[in-house]
Amino acid sequence: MSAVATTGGTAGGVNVRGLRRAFGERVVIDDLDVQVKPGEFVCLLGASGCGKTTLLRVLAGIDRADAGTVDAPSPNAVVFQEPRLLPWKTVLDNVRFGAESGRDARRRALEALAEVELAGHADVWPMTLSGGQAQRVALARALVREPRLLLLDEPFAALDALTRIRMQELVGELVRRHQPATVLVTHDVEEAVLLGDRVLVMAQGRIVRDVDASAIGRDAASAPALDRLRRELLGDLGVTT
Ligand SMILES: Nc1ncnc2c1ncn2[C@@H]1O[C@H](COP(=O)(O)OP(=O)(O)OP(=O)(O)O)[C@@H](O)[C@H]1O
Repeated sequence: MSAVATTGGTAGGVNVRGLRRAFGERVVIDDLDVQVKPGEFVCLLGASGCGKTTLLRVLAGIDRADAGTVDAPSPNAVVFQEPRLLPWKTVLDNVRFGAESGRDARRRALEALAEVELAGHADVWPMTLSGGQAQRVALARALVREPRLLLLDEPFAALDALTRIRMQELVGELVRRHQPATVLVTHDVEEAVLLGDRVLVMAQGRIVRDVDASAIGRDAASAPALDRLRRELLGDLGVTT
């Protein structure tokens, strides 16, 4: 078994080598390698239960590696499928909760709220928000940390179709502006192809496909190339079209 090393605070991107994570007899991640460059947006696809969330948790430092090396920049921020807001705190205080305390905390929280187009909602209670608004607050709470690594675990899965499209655009824009290394876990091939500079497929505890999608445009002329990629990825996931 190789030495386990989890380091934070590196200037670079994510560098994972030989990662192993098991729960009892069940080996979920087995000799997995993955790299994500600073500013790169990587989407991670894989069948349910293949270990995507486990990988994200290890990258976030919430879960440990049993073997291998995990080099991940800090600070990191995680956005989950549910917004996980504290109901007894206002929207602004929920966002501030993500930040280091300090004189600038309030100003930075207000800026983050403005970035997710919720500047007018600073003083309201989370229970008065729609699902999409609540998820934007969760995004603001992540942004206020100025993460060098942004980890998104199916953040749009619970949203209606229209809200989902708007959120995808917003996240794409925010990542382009702030340039964290970003890993988005999704079940949605369409979403992965739309947002990812790279699309990874995870199976049998490893990354079994690593596709560079950055050269493919998202305009009408690129539709055939995008469709080919979509079909290939669906094939990897065992879906025939
Ligand atoms: N803390 C834990 N204790 C025991 N087993 C766990 C634990 N966390 C995850 N597992 C198991 O590890 C496997 C991978 O889980 P994980 O949540 O990483 O998969 P996933 O690919 O994110 O799935 P989904 O797409 O359904 O969210 C599952 O079999 C799960 O039951």
